[in-house]
Amino acid sequence: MKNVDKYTRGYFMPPATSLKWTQKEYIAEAPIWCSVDLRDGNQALIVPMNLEEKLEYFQMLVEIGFKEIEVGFPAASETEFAFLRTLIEQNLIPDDVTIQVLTQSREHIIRKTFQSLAGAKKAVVHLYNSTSVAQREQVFRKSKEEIIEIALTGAKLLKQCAEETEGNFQFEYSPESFTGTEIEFALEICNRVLDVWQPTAANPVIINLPATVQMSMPHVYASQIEFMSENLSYRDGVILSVHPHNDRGTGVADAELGMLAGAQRVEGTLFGNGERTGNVDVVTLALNMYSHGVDPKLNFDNIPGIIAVYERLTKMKVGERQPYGGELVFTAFSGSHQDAIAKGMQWREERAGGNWSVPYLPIDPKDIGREYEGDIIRINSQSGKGGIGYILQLKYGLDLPAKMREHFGYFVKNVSDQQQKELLPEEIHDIFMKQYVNIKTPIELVKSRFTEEEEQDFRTIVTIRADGATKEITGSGNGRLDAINNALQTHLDIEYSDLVYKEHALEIGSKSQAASYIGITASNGTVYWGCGIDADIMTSSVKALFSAVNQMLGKQ
Ligand SMILES: CC(=O)SCCNC(=O)CCNC(=O)[C@H](O)C(C)(C)COP(=O)(O)OP(=O)(O)OC[C@H]1O[C@@H](n2cnc3c(N)ncnc32)[C@H](O)[C@@H]1OP(=O)(O)O
Ligand SMILES: CC(C)C(=O)C(=O)O
Ligand SMILES: [Mg+2]
Repeated sequence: MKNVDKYTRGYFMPPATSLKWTQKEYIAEAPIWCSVDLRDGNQALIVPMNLEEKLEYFQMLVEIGFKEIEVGFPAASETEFAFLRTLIEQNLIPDDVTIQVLTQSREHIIRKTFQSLAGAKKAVVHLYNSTSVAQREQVFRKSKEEIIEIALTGAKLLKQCAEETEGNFQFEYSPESFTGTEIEFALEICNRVLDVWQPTAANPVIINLPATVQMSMPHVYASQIEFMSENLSYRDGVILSVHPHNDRGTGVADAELGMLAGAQRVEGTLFGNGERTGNVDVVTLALNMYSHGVDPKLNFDNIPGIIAVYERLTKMKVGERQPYGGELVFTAFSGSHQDAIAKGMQWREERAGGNWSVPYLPIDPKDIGREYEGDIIRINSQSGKGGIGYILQLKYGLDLPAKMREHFGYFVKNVSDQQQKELLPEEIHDIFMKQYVNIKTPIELVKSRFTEEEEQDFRTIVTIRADGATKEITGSGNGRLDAINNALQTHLDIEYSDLVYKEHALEIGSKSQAASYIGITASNGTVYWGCGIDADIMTSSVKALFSAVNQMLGKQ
């Protein structure tokens, strides 16, 4: 890239950290979650949500289980203000949910924010100002001390307004653009704000350290969080919060490592909506935890339902590859993945559960409202017998012999390859029915009768139709199928051997029917397969044999 010299690393590594977070393996406990969908998410939409849409979204967040929800920036617009007033006046905030509002450190904005909160039982008031080198120099053109002054003026005014307003208010401070701020300066400004608020363990405040713009790899952010966690004053009175964005695509890593490094709270949005590349995706964070056996304390057991509401209200799309939520994230098209999934599911069924360990599926899709059928295995030219057989079995109850699965698998993938398209389960079933089941040409089974002359000495009279003429053929053998085999081979003057046979009751769809599968090997080694489906199990076997023989006759 020709302009690489234009860039340099703009973040600040802490002078010394204990790096204790590197010794921690996983997140053992859910953090305090704060949804910022209705503020950071909303401010990034092409058309921000209207009042009704915000109310419906709020309701969804409550149902998911968020106990802290940043509902907006009430001084930003009439809609934002009206939304807050509606929540308060219509008593729509459950007692166990705390709303949060954002304000710049400017007097008229802070005062308007408190006006919007009149009558609220409790709320978090979130104050921010920018602290990075770039913002100080280019946007504010102020010295460090002057930037601290902005924060302190706001912090004092929050305290004063809270005293003047009825209600229970908690404070939050964000050194916005934290990731581009010298770490010692970030610490200093936070500690100066804390000196104003004088938090205690009983009355804690939130210090939120945003990756407003991601500037480093996640281990650097984690080291910054750890440095702040270890050096903040009033640490017992501070709830340390992270607020990662996703510019470098590592929002989730920032939040996870940030938690290992001491963060107790995470601000993020559903599916990562938010400024530019978005905020950290809370769905991914929560379900990552879930996949480790840790209860995330958020309920995502109906992801499709949540996506439908999210897409309708935000007009955003959840991408097909979005972790957990995306349409294709539990889907295998490729043969070896399908084979492993089908076998893993079978293994699980045989053992009646246990810890989830099905290959290629980090969690059970059913746990979040996804279906096995149509969701985990889809068929195209990359697919194999395992997946194709799995679909026939799962959706239609057809449990083919292994070798027949292979034969059918190649047949189906060729169809997909030639047509250059995915094949739906109905199309696969159609192909199977047309190709193998109850085949009647060139010879049609009209009926078959058996007598058992002696033990293991069966006679059969089979009525067949060929070329429009009906006739009877006879044969004998040590079983019914053997008798018919002999009748067919003698009458048609064909030879085959190595009969593969399998049968089972059909438990899906046409119940009280049986399916039989037969494979016959011609003298040149070619194997022909047939399937018979009938209410009578013997008739299903005879039909399977006729289907296989017809395949053979058709290919001669
Ligand atoms: C990283 C984040 O997501 S931060 C949140 C960002 N969200 C939003 O901005 C959405 C809502 N905002 C708005 O609707 C508007 O910006 C308002 C109503 C808050 C303010 O509007 P306005 O006063 O018209 O304009 P604007 O936001 O551009 O104000 C810029 C001024 O505020 C100052 N300013 C910006 N942020 C802050 C802050 N946090 N604290 C103190 N001053 C600030 C700027 O330096 C600038 O000062 P200047 O007038 O001396 O040049
Ligand atoms: C207001 C702050 C917390 C913010 O949204 C950010 O820095 O990204
Ligand atoms: Mg943000």
